[in-house]
Amino acid sequence: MEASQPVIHHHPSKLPCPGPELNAPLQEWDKTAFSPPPQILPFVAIICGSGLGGLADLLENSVAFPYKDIPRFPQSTVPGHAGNLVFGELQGKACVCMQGRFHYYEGYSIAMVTYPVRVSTLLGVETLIVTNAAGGLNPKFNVGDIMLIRDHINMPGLFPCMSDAYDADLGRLAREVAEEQGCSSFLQQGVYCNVGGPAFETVAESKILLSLLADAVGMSTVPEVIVARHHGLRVFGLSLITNLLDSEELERNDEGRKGEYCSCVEGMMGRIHCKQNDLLV
Ligand SMILES: O=P(O)(O)O[C@H]1O[C@H](CO)[C@@H](O)[C@H]1O
Ligand SMILES: Nc1nc2[nH]cnc2c(=O)[nH]1
Repeated sequence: MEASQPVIHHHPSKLPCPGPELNAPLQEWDKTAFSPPPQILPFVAIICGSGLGGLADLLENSVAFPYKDIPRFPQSTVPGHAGNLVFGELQGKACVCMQGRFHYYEGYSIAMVTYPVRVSTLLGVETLIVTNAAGGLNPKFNVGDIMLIRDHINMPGLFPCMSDAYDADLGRLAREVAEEQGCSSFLQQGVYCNVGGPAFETVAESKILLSLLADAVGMSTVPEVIVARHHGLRVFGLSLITNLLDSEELERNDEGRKGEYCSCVEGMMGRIHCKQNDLLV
């Protein structure tokens, strides 16, 4: 190895622990105050982005817990985030779906934004699927495209090592599923940039982000991914491009291809197996 090459750590379990403030809420988690249905042991958690919570309606044998009934859980304040933790089965696979996520711009600390990810690890989750609504920066993108998140840019900071945050096998699987479902023509792949929000970018800001090689921009996802990787979860992410940032006039379409996005996640669930078994590819 050349002296100038960075040292890359590949084992999340060996990465440094987050600060005590990040651990605090989890230590307070009262396991007796909230019990998921015993017959559903989720090994996948899905975080639904803005307007994308309809996915939870596809779960079978589902049981929903409003966030307001879960002790110490943050509350959803943003439109398009219903605020339910839904347990159920998708394609026969046990999962837990967050119908609503938390954002830093809502006033939550990053510890609280990522709290549900760490709670999900207590429930036995080993794979995290993150989804979001994002603005397209890449000039080849169209509104309604679905972007497979290949990497991210996290403006606020970096830790632990994120060189392999998004699971390559799950990415391959997603492309196969998209091909089978006739979605390849609008499946993009790219880098998601997390900004603080809540305002969308100015034209000048969009140009800066594009020059940093970001393909899409949003106000979420990355903190959840960092915490999930810190816990050793596999991560897979999709962005639904709801608008483009290539002109001063913002054209927004939140409906986009929600149906296709749900089918892609469903298709993925059909092919993901828990750790004892290998991925079916
Ligand atoms: O990232 P999700 O939760 O999908 O939400 C996205 O949509 C909201 C903007 O409409 C922002 O919060 C942005 O981050
Ligand atoms: N920051 C940001 N978040 C978004 N979420 C959906 N679209 C956008 C966007 O254009 N910019």
